[in-house]
Amino acid sequence: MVYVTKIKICGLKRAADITYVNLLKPDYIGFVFAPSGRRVTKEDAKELIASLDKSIKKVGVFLNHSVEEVKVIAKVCSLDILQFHGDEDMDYCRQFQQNVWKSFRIKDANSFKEMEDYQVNGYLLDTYHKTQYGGTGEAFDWGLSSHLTRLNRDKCVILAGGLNPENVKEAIEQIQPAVVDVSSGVETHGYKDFEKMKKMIERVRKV
Ligand SMILES: O=C(O)c1ccccc1NCC(=O)[C@H](O)[C@H](O)COP(=O)(O)O
Repeated sequence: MVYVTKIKICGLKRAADITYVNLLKPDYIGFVFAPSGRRVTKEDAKELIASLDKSIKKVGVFLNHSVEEVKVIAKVCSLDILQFHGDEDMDYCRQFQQNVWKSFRIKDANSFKEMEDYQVNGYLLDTYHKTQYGGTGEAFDWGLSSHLTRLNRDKCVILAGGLNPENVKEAIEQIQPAVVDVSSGVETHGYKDFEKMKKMIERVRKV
């Protein structure tokens, strides 16, 4: 089976991370502006982006920010895609020029229903966690994707949550997402790991 799954590596924060992605060329990278150990300021992100390969698309990760705040960060950092991880509703999502990916935290079959209220460019499925809104390093039950197929056949799905080089092939075969999104699974001691990122990208592109 041939898939054309794209890959996003999220949570870049060091100059070394930019050097790595410039060599490995994932399709997307993410900067986290939400509260997190991976959080960067707009000034940090702007500086990192200055040396980023132009072929790589820049995603900003937000969590219940004000519309104005998102607009300022998107402009300063020339973001291509805005990824919303909180309680942002459709009225909020339609206020931006950039493409929007909305995150849905998957817990059970009912978790997919919320997707019907949105018309966005991407539907990001991430793992439900009591206290964390993303970057958990935990996968949800991919068996639940049968509900996704039934309800949302034509949507652009971004699969996130606990992906790593060892499980990504199975995840792609089971869910066939447009994009896979990884953070914890390509880190060692909280920092992006070149070898893990390389392995991840090789696995995704060889499925
Ligand atoms: O990465 C974070 O720390 C984070 C914090 C708050 C909201 C979103 C966050 N990350 C969003 C992402 O796009 C991650 O790549 C995605 O949640 C997957 O993370 P992981 O399970 O660690 O691969």
